[in-house]
Amino acid sequence: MRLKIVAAEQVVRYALRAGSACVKVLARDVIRVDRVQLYHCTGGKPYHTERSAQCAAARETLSYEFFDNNHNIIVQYCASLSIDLLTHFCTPDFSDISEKPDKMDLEFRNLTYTVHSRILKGTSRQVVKGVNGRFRSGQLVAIMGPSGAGKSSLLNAISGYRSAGVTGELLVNGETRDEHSFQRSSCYITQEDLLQPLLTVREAMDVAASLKLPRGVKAPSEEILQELGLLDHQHTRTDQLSGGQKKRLSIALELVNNPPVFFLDEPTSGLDNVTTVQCVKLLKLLARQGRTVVCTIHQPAASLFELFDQAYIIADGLCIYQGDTEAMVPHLTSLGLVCPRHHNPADFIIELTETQEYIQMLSQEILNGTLYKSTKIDASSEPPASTMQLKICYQTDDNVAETEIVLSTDKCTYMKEYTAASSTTLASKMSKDSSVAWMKMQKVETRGYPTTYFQQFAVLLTRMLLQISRNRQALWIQTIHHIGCAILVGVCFFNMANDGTQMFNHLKMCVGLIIFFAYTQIMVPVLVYPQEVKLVKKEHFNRWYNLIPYYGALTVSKLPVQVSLNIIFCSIVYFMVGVPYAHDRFLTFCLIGNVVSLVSEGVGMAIGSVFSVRNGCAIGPAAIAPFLGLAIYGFDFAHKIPLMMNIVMKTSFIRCGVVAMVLTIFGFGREPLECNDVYCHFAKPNVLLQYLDIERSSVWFEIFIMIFIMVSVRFLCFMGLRWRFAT
Ligand SMILES: Nc1ncnc2c1ncn2[C@@H]1O[C@H](COP(=O)(O)OP(=O)(O)OP(=O)(O)O)[C@@H](O)[C@H]1O
Repeated sequence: MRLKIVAAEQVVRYALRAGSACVKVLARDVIRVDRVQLYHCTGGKPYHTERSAQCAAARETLSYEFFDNNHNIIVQYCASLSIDLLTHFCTPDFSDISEKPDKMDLEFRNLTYTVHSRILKGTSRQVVKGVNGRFRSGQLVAIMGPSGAGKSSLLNAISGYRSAGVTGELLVNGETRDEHSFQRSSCYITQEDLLQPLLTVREAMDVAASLKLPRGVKAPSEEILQELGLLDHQHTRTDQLSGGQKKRLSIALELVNNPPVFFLDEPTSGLDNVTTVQCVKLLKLLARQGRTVVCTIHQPAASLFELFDQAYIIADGLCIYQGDTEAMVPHLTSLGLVCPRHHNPADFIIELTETQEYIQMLSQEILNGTLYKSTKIDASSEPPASTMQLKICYQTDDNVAETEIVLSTDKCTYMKEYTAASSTTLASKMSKDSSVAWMKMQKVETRGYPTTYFQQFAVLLTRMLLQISRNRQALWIQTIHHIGCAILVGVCFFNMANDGTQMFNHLKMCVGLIIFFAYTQIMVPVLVYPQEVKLVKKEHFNRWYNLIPYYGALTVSKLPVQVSLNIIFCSIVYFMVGVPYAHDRFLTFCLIGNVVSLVSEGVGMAIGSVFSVRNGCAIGPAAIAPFLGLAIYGFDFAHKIPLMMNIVMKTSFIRCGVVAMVLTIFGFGREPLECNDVYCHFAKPNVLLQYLDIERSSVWFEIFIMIFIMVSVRFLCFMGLRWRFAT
């Protein structure tokens, strides 16, 4: 029974930290509650007349209201308490965990972040300068400062989102943190709402749950959506949500595996005032449920500023204030910097940062974040005299237990707004087994992923195929593009493939076909992939999946559409230009088209994975140009091309494609071409091959080289992604 007492204490401690003295007791194993008494801490005089539990019918949720001596209700609402704690409390086999409250207090010491100039080589700048600080669980922390002060840089450094250029000590619960397990326990929500397009809210939640939770653990997706006000929109597509809804969905997706630490970069940017307040209240609720919630925010309104528990102000890379939000004005006043009445304290301190001397002075006063200015009662410290004592006496199957809990009522009314708004909890709605498993999730200290690589591959592949199939517009455009271009090529070279007088047209056609495959496939990833990389970076950082299964799924998912369209294109061209039909020739013709298309897509993805759309647009065509130059070089003096140049030309997959295409059309035991002239020098296919000096080449060798190039560029793309995600 000791477990239940511990849990009850936790529940009340939680309520206390939430600023509320109300207690909701979930006590499934309790048969009846005998007494609930509230005492003044000093003197032990009963504060409230004894109140027996009205809900003696034990297995219900019990809730209490506390009255003062005049029978005025001093606590009207029962709080929506920590999901974690309630789950512990109503789950006896969770004893090992309930003894150790789940909290992640973050600390950083002498943290610096240095950026290196890309233009002036060798020059670097410290944007975060040896700052210190601590963020406690259950607290909503605002990192504030003027524009360019280093807020995002600091958040990125603390969260681990950026590691290059970061030095200093990062601790969790007083111990140096292991980055892998920390990433498993934390999540980072970017300023930009990066959501998978073409999925509904519910589908996005299901995908997140399949990736982030191990088999057998059911995510409380419906409850999370309800809690975040998204249940009514669960069948709406993510790209059709409003800004505030997108933000809430970003949070909901990360809540799926219940991480104890949330980092958010400017979660209120782009939101109107009402939505901003809703968003911050939601974050506060998350913090009240025992999480550490840290976000950067631009100058908030006074009413919004008050909602934060802790302010961490940074200016010019230095910490100029760290502490409770309401302790900030008294602290500044004590330094002779009096905030005018009715002036927004958040504006006031930002205005102070316009003067360099103030920055230096304030930073020295707070020892660059080493000190913490506080006004609140610490729930874990000795209770001051003004606090009260609560006694709950209850009976279980085999025992009578009593627990005494110290609590403070000083913030009761302040929190009503939040607690009343969410009187239901996720845990209370979940089945016992799944809630136990779900809660255990975050306790598992693991460096790995909750799912196997194969599961990740399967889930990601399903998601990608679903998205491709829903992107009807893109499918139509690609289909029309392939069929249209095929007909155009077919009309230009109609029935020429069997004409012995058209040698140059044969060559032009082969070059044209290969260029079609190359350009079509290279530009799409260059334009589309950079945006996807940002989204993948966020999901990968939040440890949804490993890069290997993602990359595998990405490669495989594109094949069905790409291969089908290439085959349609090849079929139309093949028959319109009049190449004599033979099974092996036709299949090889289609194979070459597909291989060139896959190599080009790999080149496009390698560019898109590293460069922005703007740079990629310049680099994409520029990257193809040398391959193209090498492809058409020397057709009319093939025998005179030096050996070295021939070797260099082999690096051009376009050249390999053209050679393979010529060998396919004019090889495979091709009969002599028709000749409607007096003399057709190239009527015999072998003469053309000899003229081009490729009669000894093999189609399969050319295809092998192209496959080698394809594997190389795809490996480069993979390394590019790894590099992007590691910096
Ligand atoms: N990768 C980088 N390369 C060069 N300079 C950088 C880099 N990242 C940040 N900086 C510089 O560091 C400073 C702080 O940037 P940061 O984005 O952290 O500021 P911020 O306080 O979040 O600003 P804002 O509120 O305007 O978003 C800025 O001057 C910025 O130009």
